[in-house]
Amino acid sequence: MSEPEDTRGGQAGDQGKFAWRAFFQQTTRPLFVLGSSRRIRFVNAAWEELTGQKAEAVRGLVCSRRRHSTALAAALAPTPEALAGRPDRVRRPAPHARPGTQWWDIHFLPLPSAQGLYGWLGSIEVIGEKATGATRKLPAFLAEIRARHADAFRWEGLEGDETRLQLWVSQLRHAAAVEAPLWLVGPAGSGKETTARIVHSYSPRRLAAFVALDCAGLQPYLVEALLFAPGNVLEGGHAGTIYLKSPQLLPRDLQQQIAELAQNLAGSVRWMVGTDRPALELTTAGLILPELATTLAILEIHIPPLSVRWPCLSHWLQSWCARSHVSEEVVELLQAWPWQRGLRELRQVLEQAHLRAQDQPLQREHLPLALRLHAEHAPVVQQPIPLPSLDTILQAVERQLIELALRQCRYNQTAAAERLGIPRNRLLRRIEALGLSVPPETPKS
Ligand SMILES: Nc1ncnc2c1ncn2[C@@H]1O[C@H](COP(=O)(O)OP(=O)(O)OP(=O)(O)O)[C@@H](O)[C@H]1O
Repeated sequence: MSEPEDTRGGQAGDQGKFAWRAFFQQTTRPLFVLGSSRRIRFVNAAWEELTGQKAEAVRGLVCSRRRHSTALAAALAPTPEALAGRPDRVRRPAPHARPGTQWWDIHFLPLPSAQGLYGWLGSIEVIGEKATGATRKLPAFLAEIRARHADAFRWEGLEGDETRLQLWVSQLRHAAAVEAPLWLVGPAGSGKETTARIVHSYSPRRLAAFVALDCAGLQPYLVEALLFAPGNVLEGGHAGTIYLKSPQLLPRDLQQQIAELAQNLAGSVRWMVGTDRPALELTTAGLILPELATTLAILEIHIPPLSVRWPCLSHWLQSWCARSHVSEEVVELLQAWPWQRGLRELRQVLEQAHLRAQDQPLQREHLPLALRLHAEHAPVVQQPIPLPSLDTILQAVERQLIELALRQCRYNQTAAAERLGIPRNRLLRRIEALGLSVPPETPKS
C-alpha cells in the first residue's frame, strides 16, 4: 500500500491507491489510517460521521496518549502491541467529539511496507448506548423518582443571610453552570457529598444519575471494577456526575488510571471529589497523584464551618424532622456543642430529639444529656477583674513601708525618716496624710 495523499482519499492519481480508498469509503465501519509517525493519514466517511470531525481538520493529528493529547488523539493512539507490529484490540471510552457513543472497541492492524512498518489501519466498533444521560429518555417512573430525589437537594439547604454563606453559594452556583471538575473540601460530615448532589441537581446533567463512589469504604479493586470493568457505572450513558469520596486513599496506579479516564471522558461525564484537605496539601503530602489533582481539582470550593451555617438550621429541621422552628434555648444549647462529626451528628441528635418530643415542640429535655450538661458546664466568660487605681496601690505600699521603718526604729521618727531616705518633716506630713497612728518611741532593751 502506498501512502495516501489526503485524509479523505479522493484525488489519488494512481488506480491502485484509489481502489482501497474507495473500498474504505463505502464501508459503514468507521476506519482510519495512521502513518508510521502516528499521524492521521486517512479517515472514511463513517469515521467523520461518528466523530463529527471533518477529514481536513484532523489530517496530521498525532495520535498518542501523552499528557497534552486531545481526547480524540488519545482514543486513536495505537496500543504498545500494535506499535510492536502486531494486530491488537482495545476498548476505550469514546471521546466527546460527538455526544452519545460511550465506548469504542478499536482494532489496530499494522500495515507492513517494503521499508518497514507503513502505519496502522484502525477500525472502530461502537459499544454501548447512544445519547448522554442529559439527553437520554428515562422511563417515566424513573424520571419521577429522580425528580423527587432532586427536590431534596436544593440551594435552600445552603443559603442564609451570612455573607460567607452567600459567597459560598454563589461559588457553587457558578460550579453548577459549568462543566469543570469540582473539588469540595471539608471535614467528615460537613456536607461535601450533599453539596455535590445539590450542584449536580442544578447542572445541565441533572437528569442523569449522580454516582457516588466511596473510596474510603470500598476496596480499591471494587472501585476499579466499578469504573473500568465491563458493566461499569459509565456504560450505558446513565451517569451524569461521578463523585469520588476520599480518592487519596486509592493506590497511585488506580489514581493514574482515573486521571486518564477523566481526561478521556471530559465532556461526557462531570467529575466531583470530596476530601478533608485541599488538593494541593494532599499532593504535597504524596497522597494524591499530581495528574489526578491537575485533572480534577479545577474548581476547589471549601465547605464553611458549621459555626457560620446556623442560619440554615430551620431548613435542616424541616428536611430532617418536618419541623422548622425550635426555641431559643434549644438553639443556644445546640450552638454550644462542638459537633465534631459535623452535620451527620447534628442530624442524628435532632432526629432523636424529634422522636422523644413526640410531635410536641422541641425542648431542652429532649436533647441528649451530654449536650445539656456541656452547656451547663461551659466555661462562663470571665469578666475582667476591676483594678484598683494607681494612687490607691501607691498609698498602700507607702503605708506599709512607713510602718515597717517605724517598727524597725522602735518608733523613733528621726531614725525612721533616715531609714526611708526622706527628711523628718516629710515623714511627719505623710504620717498625717495617711492617718497613721504612731505609738510612742520604745526604749532599747
Ligand atoms: N445542606 C444540607 N441539608 C440537609 N442535610 C444535609 C446538608 N448537608 C449535609 N446534610 C446531612 O449531613 C450528613 C452528612 O453529609 P454528607 O454525607 O454530605 O457529608 P460529607 O462531608 O460528605 O461526609 P463524609 O466526608 O464523612 O462522607 C448527611 O446525613 C446529610 O444528609
